[in-house]
Amino acid sequence: MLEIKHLTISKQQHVFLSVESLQVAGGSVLTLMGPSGSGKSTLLKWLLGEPLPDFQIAGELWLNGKQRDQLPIHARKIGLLHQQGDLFPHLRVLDNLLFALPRKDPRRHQAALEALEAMQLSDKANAWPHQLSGGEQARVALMRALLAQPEALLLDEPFSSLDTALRGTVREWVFAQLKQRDISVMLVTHDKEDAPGTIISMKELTHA
Ligand SMILES: Nc1ncnc2c1ncn2[C@@H]1O[C@H](COP(=O)(O)OP(=O)(O)OP(=O)(O)O)[C@@H](O)[C@H]1O
Repeated sequence: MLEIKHLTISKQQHVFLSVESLQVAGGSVLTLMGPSGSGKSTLLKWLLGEPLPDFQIAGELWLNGKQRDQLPIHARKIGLLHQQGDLFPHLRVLDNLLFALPRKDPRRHQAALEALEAMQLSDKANAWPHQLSGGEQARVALMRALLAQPEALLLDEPFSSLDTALRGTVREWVFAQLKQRDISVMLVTHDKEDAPGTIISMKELTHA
């Protein structure tokens, strides 16, 4: 369960975004929708733990019973997935996956190969990202995010670069993977069709 409590984000002493209480259960998806500039990225950055020096922030972030808002980015166990451009272009597919796994883990190579097998992409281990189709890139990017074993995942327009035919298939696959692992998901999208569960309009949270 991901929980935001008593969050206010202010800009120049003016409250810009506030969330009294918001919960996302493990395995479910909460979708944020709103126009450009309504604060979606700002909220995702705060959840991730990225610095927001131009804002004043108060509030708590809890994940699976532990408070995380004071933890540094790498200790929060929150992953981010955006458009397919996510993969490192200068690393082959297998190396992209290895990047998510701790160097000390003696099973990391095996784990990356198993992930490729689960995605039916074993034959692409040595391919460069640009040699994959959009759907294949999206699957590798998700798998890389999952190998880092996040407890929550933020999806920022993750399907927007896929064509309509592929989009539905990849979307179903992604949400099934996340549900299976009990991960709390926050999704930002401009397309209602992408949203599998509850939708929150940024209008309810912002006071611009
Ligand atoms: N570093 C910053 N310093 C000051 N203001 C900022 C900063 N970053 C964003 N803002 C402002 O905060 C508001 C929210 O921006 P944000 O990027 O969160 O919107 P968004 O909903 O993600 O928009 P988009 O859909 O275009 O990505 C905007 O008014 C923006 O101009």
